[in-house]
Amino acid sequence: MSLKVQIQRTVVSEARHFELNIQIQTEARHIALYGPSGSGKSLTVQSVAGLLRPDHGRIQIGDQVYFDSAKGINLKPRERRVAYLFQDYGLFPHLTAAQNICFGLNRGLFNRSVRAMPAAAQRWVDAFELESVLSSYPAQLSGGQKQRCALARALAIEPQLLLLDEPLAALDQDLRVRLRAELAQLQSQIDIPTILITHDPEDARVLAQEVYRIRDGRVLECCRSANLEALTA
Ligand SMILES: Nc1ncnc2c1ncn2[C@@H]1O[C@H](COP(=O)(O)OP(=O)(O)OP(=O)(O)O)[C@@H](O)[C@H]1O
Repeated sequence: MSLKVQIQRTVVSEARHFELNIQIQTEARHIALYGPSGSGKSLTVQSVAGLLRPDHGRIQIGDQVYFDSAKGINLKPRERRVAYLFQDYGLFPHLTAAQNICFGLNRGLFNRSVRAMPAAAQRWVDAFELESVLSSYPAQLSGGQKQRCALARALAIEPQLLLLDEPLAALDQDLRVRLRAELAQLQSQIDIPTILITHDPEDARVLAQEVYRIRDGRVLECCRSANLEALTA
């Protein structure tokens, strides 16, 4: 992916004044934003997704400009075709797996008489072997099935970029190791560029090629994920 992010944003609350000033320029397919809580990782990906408007700067993916303050360009989130996978996967508990997966498509599966799943969703149902759980509700799914469902829903909109916001943080250690390996496997299957947010060096090592260490709203360092140990030492 060719990704250029050059953004500044000041966020002010009663207690704090936080300056985000992020510069990222990369050709790597999978990158990680790695840093402690409150360092500005989420504000960065929210800006890429179009959920937060930077005060100044430019965001470009490939040849598509998402945001350019100088030229007055600010694409809406939907126009950016960015999929966002959250920590808790954000599946709707009252919808079946099938309905969750189709949620972002114009033609959902809410009408029970509509049997056929749209091809853009079916592709991921097949790839992630979800056929047998389509009529189950999230509470009836395993951790891995929930992750695959959420990923299928994110990918059904045919995004050009996938944002993974601490996708493994809520899990206990055993499940985390298993789902990290599963996510790495899925990542190799889907061939879509990803930006991963994490505070876990192992996530960054396994799921990214290039790691941006973020601290106090800035990129402190960037390295190949294989060299992350040197960077964290
Ligand atoms: N809407 C907001 N209003 C005011 N301050 C905010 C707002 N959103 C975030 N902040 C502040 O900006 C800073 C960066 O937040 P951000 O959510 O990007 O951190 P993070 O690196 O993603 O942290 P975590 O790993 O805990 O999710 C924090 O100090 C936070 O308190």
